[in-house]
This record gives sequence, structure tokens and C-alpha cells, in this order.
Amino acid sequence: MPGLERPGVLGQIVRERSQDYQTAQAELGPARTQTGRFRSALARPGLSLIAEVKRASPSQGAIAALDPAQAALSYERGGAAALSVLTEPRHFGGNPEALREVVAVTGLPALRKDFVVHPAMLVEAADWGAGAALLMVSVLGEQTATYLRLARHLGLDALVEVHDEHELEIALASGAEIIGVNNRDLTTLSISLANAPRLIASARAQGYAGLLVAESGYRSAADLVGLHGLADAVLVGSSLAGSGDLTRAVRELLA
Ligand SMILES: O=C(O)c1ccccc1NCC(=O)[C@H](O)[C@H](O)COP(=O)(O)O
Repeated sequence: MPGLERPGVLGQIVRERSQDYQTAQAELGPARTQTGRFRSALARPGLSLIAEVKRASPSQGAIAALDPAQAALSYERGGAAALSVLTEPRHFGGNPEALREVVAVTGLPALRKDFVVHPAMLVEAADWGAGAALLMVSVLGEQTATYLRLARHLGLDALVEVHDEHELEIALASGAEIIGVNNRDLTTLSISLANAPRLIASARAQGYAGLLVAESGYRSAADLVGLHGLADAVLVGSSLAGSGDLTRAVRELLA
């Protein structure tokens, strides 16, 4: 399985998820129709918000005891374009039910946010009603293009996540239609809000015509100023989830 040698908490999570899926079936079944709903939601004019249902994290510990369905509805009321739902259980307080419940109550497309290390995780994402799955270049490396093909076969859009120039090269070569740039270094967990604008500008300078998402560390509308006209979307988790009033927090962020 990919990514087992990664250092720090990322390596630990990847090893745990690999163990979880060690005996899972790799068959995908027949091809499913790609609706492209997640992609379309991000392609709307302006900076689209992907609001994350995130109950805990390695960097924050416990964030909030969110009810996933209620959180999703609150985000939708506030004006989020799409949702991201953690399904990783040990470090993020996620589970499959969270994604299934969110899909059942909202009209917004949802991303399965997990550490994909096995094709069965993509089959699950499609079965649970996700519109997209996260593919991390830091985990999948050169296998990113393969997993992208698997996701498409299952009718899923994919958010291909990078953190540095080398990972961006791999993402661009993979044929990704949506690339997310994470401001959080997943080894040290430190955040630099300069990272996403820098790599998004680099992708555009290299002629990339797909969608670009800035991820992690955003807390206020002021933090988003430099993203308008540069990124297509922004993914925000902790600051919204821990706000106590999710609808208001989304409105204030997008103001
Ligand atoms: O959030 C973490 O601490 C974390 C640690 C290790 C691997 C991944 C991690 N987060 C995943 C994410 O990328 C974020 O959930 C997402 O971008 C939202 O970030 P934020 O708004 O800072 O919660």
C-alpha cells in the first residue's frame, strides 16, 4: 500500500488506514456515471466555499461534538457550495455514517475526506453518496494517476491535494481536474497561508486550466482576500466547526 513510510502523524494515520483495509476487495464493479456535481459547485463564479464537518484533528484535538447532518444543513444555509466530511475515525472523529447522513439531508455535493490508501475506500465513497474523494499526493505519490482513474470509473470527482512544488508536478502530470493546495504541512502540522497562493499561481503559470482549491488555516474573511481572483474555492474546517454558530460563521467568512 502507498505512503507507509511517511514520517509523523501522517505516516501513523496511513499505516492505520492500510491496516484497516488490508483484506478489503479491490474490485470496482461496473463503471458509474460521473455527475460532476462537486466540480460544478466549485466552478461557479467567485470563491466557492467547501465547508468541512470536522469534529477533531491531530493539530486541534477535540474541536466540536457536531451532529453531521445538522452541521451540513447549517453550512448550506450559510451559503457553502460544497461539503467535506471526515470519515477517518481515530484522529478526526469521523465515520461512514457522518457522510451518509450528510448526503441524505443536503443538496450539496460532498467530498469523502479520508486518507485513501486502497481502492475499496473509493468504492465506499461512491456507495455512500459522495460526489468526490480526496486523493493526497503526499500519500499516493506516483500512484495518484491510477487512483484518479479509479475514482472516475466510480463516477467520483477527485480533489487531488498537494503541499509543495514536487507534489504539484505529480498532480499536474496525473491529469487532475481539481487540485487542492494545503497550507498545512502534514508532517509538522505547521501552517503557512502563503503556501496555497504561491502554488496556485505556479499551477496557473504552468498553464493549468483546471480548478484550484486553497486548503487549511483560514479563520476570517480577511484571510481570504488574497484568494479572490486566484483560487476557485477554499476549504475551511476547524474555524467553522468550532465557531458555535456554523451558519453565521459561514456568512461572516464569505462576507
Ligand atoms: O487538521 C489536521 O490537523 C490534520 C493533520 C494531519 C493530516 C491532515 C489534517 N487535516 C486535513 C485537512 O487538510 C483539513 O481538515 C482541511 O484542509 C481543513 O483545514 P482547517 O480549516 O485548518 O481545519
